[in-house]
Order: sequence, then C-alpha cells, then structure tokens
Amino acid sequence: MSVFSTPHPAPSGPIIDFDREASCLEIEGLTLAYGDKPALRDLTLRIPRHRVTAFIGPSGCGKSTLLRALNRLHDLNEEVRREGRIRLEGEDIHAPEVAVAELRRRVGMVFQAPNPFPMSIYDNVAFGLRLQGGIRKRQMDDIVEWALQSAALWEEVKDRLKSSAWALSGGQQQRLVIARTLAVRPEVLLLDEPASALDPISTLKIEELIRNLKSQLTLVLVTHNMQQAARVSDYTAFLQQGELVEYGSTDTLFTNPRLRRTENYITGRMA
Ligand SMILES: Nc1ncnc2c1ncn2[C@@H]1O[C@H](COP(=O)(O)OP(=O)(O)OP(=O)(O)O)[C@@H](O)[C@H]1O
Repeated sequence: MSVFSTPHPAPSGPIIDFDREASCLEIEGLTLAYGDKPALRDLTLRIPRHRVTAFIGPSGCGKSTLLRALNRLHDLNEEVRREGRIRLEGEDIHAPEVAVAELRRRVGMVFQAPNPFPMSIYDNVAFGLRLQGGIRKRQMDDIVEWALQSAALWEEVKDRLKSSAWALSGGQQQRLVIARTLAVRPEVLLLDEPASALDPISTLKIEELIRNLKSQLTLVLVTHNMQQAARVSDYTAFLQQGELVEYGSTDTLFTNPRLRRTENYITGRMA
C-alpha cells in the first residue's frame, strides 16, 4: 500500500555524479551565531533529493546547528543571528509567506532521545494528522498502518495499537517517532543522532530504515559515528569550527579525502 504521494519520484539507479543530482535543499552563504558566538561560517552546499546526506565533525563544530536551521528551529531562540539563504525545492524558507508549521510538516525532525507522547501507539502516529483535520477514520487507519510499515514497526505492534507507546523498547520508540513524523508525509527527514541512545541491534534497524526510506524522501543525518555515516549515507559533509571543510560522495570522502584535515579526522588523528 502507498498513501505517500511525493511530488518528486525517486531517481532510479545508483549514484553516478553529484553534479547531476537534483537538489532538495540549497544552502547559500549561511552564517549563524548565538549572540556574538559564531556557530556556522558562510556555508554553501546543496542536499540532493532522495539521498542520505550525513553531517560529521568534532563536537561543537555546528552539525546540529546546521540541521536545525533547515526547519527553522532557531526561530524560537531570540539570541540567534542568521545571514544567508536556505531554499527548499527552490523556495526560500524564510520568505514572509512561508508558514513555519507547514515548513516543519514538510521538513520533519527526529531527535537523539525517543520522545513518544504519553498516549497509545495509534494515537502517537495519528497525532499530526488529527491536528491537520479532515481525515476519516478509515483513511486514518490506512495511514497509521502505512507509517508504521514504513518505519519497520508494524509487525511488532499491529496487535497492540491501543497500548501505551511508553511500553515499547527504546529502539521501538524511536521507530514510532519516525512513523509519527512520516505520517504527515514530509519531503525531508532530519535525524539528529537518531541511534546514539540505542543498543547495537536497534541501531542496525534504524540504519536499515534510513537506507530504505530514501525511496520516499530526502534524509539528512547528524552523527558522531563515522562508521554509521559510511554505512548509511550517500554524501557526507565534514564540518570543523562552523566551516564546511569537505563535502562529497561518502565513498570518496572516506577512502580518498581531498584534504589533509579531513583525512586526519576520519583516521582519528584529530578528535
Ligand atoms: N542554544 C545555544 N546557545 C548558545 N550556544 C550554542 C547553542 N547551541 C549550540 N551552541 C554552540 O554552538 C556551537 C555548535 O554547536 P552544535 O550543537 O551545533 O555542534 P555539534 O557539532 O552538533 O556538537 P555535538 O556533536 O557535540 O552535538 C558550539 O560551540 C555550541 O556550544
């Protein structure tokens, strides 16, 4: 079953050439500071559609700050100063006509710690759809099933949809949060260290899920774990002190980096 209607079907075939990839997000001259403390310095990069892009780099280099800029989470922080432009499918996300709630529906986010709501499994997944309104029970059931299938959780929960989400394991809770995010049919899924609080088996399930989801949407992943970036991403951006040092295909960046700074980081010669 597919209730997902994407405006941009996934390209078929393997990745050949970054220059031929269609862009989903375009970041241009992005500079961001918390008060007078710079966190991102003049970043320009584009994120290809229907691919997994990973942001890696040492602690405090600005990975999460960059990820949060993509669905305007910094709007809530009055200290933040921003320059530069971010476009989603060609539209400036800071344009006055953009409704932030709709932007956050299109660009969903999953955080490090699973955060299911204190309600049933079904109600968690239906939550955003109910806010939107206008969906009949039968259609809601279909979308909840589809979202749980897409998040590789359906088989484990289909007989207990009315049970509390809090009774699930940490890994199941994180897949439930992904299902909840998918239910409102985002075009982009932002993942901030989505598996760092999970055990190794749950982590592998999340990684497999990330790889499978790219046929439906564009994924952007922040991770401390370089093996994870190498396993799941198509493209990797290496950041250091708020600057974009190197960006390219994950295979090339990990096997044949252009710059010594990148090589030092990925070989562990620099924390
Ligand atoms: N809300 C905030 N207020 C002030 N400074 C902040 C805030 N959030 C992050 N910073 C600072 O901005 C810089 C970048 O932080 P950010 O969390 O984006 O880095 P990161 O690469 O994701 O780090 P980590 O891997 O440790 O999560 C750091 O110096 C951090 O201390």
